Amino acid sequence: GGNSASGNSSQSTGNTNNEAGAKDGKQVVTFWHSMGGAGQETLNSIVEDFNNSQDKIQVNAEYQGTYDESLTKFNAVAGTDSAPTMIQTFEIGTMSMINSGNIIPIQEFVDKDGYDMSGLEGNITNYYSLDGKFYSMPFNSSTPVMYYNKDAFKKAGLDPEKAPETFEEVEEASKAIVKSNPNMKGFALQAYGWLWEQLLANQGALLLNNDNGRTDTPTKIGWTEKEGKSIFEWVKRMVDDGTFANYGTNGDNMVAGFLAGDVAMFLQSSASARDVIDNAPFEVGIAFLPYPEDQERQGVVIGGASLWMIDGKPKEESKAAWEFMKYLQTPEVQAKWHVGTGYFAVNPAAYEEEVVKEAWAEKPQLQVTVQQLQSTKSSYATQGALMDMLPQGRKIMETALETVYNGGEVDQAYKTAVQQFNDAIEQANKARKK
Ligand SMILES: O=P(O)(O)OC[C@H](O)CO
Repeated sequence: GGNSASGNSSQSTGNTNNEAGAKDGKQVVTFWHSMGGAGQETLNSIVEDFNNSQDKIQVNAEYQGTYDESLTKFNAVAGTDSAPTMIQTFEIGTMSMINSGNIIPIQEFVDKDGYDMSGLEGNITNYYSLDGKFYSMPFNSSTPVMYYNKDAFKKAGLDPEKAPETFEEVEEASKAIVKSNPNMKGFALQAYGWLWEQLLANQGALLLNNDNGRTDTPTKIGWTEKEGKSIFEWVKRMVDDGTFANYGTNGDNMVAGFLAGDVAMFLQSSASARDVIDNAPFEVGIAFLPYPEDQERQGVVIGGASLWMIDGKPKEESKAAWEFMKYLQTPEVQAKWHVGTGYFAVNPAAYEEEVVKEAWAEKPQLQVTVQQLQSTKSSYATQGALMDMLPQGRKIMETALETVYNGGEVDQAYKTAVQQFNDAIEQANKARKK
C-alpha cells in the first residue's frame, strides 16, 4: 500500500500526460495515486481497460509517492490549475480532506446520479459514511494481517496450519523458531502507527474518546493504560528474549527480511498479500492479527485509501472522473483488484466472480484477509477513529515503538507518547477554532 514507511519507491507513472481539459476530443482525467508494486501494475491495467472500454474519457494515472507525500504535493497545488481531478488519500486523511474545502463530497454525485451505494461491504460503509453521507469513494480497502513462513514453522516443530493467535502464542512460537534456527528471528513489528492502532482495536479499545470521534469531536485519547501498554510490553518481552527483529519504521526492509528467511512472522497490510505470496521462495501463511490472551479478539478497522473529487475543476472533467469512479466499483473490476493485490473488494459481489474463486482455490491465503474483516465485531472501536490529527498521532506512536525496540523502557516511552498524543488532540482542536 501507500503507507509512509513501507511505501515503495517505484517511479513508473504510466501515462504522464498532465494536461487538463479535452484532448483529441477526449475528456482528460488526472488521477493521483500512491500504489506501488503489484498495486501499481494492477491499477495501471484497470485504467487501461477503462480507457479502452469507451472513447470519451482518458484517465491518466500518476504515481505521486506514498500517501503522505502525495497529500503534501496536493496541498501545495490545491486551488491551482495543477491540481488533479481526483486523488487517492489514506483513511486517516478523511477529516483533513473534508475540512480543507478542496473537495466535492461524493454524495453530491451519488444523489445527482441516483447511484446505489448499498452494495458496499458493511465495514467499509461504516468507516466512510459520516451521518449517512459519503465524502469520498471507497476504493482500496485493507486491514493488516499476520504473514508467516510455513516452512520455518515446520522446521521448528510448529504446526504450519495453525498460526499463533495471541500475543503470548506469538512469543512461544518465536522462541521455537530461534531455537531451531539461530539465524532467524521470530517476529517483526514495523514501527508503524497503523499497526499499533489495529492491535488496539483488536482488543476493543478506542483510539480517541467520544466513541473514536464518531459521536463528537475527540478531546483526548480513548484507550486505557492496560490496553495501550499491552502492545509495548509484548514487544519489549520479545526484544529482551532476543526473538524480535528490529526493522524500525522500514517496511520494505522488513518484507525483504521475511523473504530472505531472516524473520518468521510479521504484520503488514493485506495490500501486500500478492507481493509477498508471489515472491517468497517458501510457503507463506496468512493469519488474523494477534491479541493479548486475557482479551477477546474484536477484529480490525478498515484501512487503505479512498478517492476524492477535487473542487474547482471544470464540471465536465469532474463528471468524467465520476464515471471512472463508478467503473472502479463494478464486480469485475473489484475482482481483478482483489486478486491482483490483496486489497478487499469494496463491492463484495466481486467475490462471486470466477477469477476470485480460482484465485482463492490456488492461493487460499487471500481469503483469510476477507474472513478477518467479515468476522470483525461491529463497535466504535472497530469502526475506526476520525480526526484531523491522526497522521501526527501515528508518528508519535512510531517514535515510542522505536524507543522500545532500541532498548528504552516501556513506562517512559508510553507516558511520553500519551502526553504527546493528548497534546496533539488539544492543538488540533484549538487550530480549528481559530
Ligand atoms: O498500505 P495500505 O493501502 O493498506 O494502507 C494502510 C493504512 O491504512 C494507510 O493509512
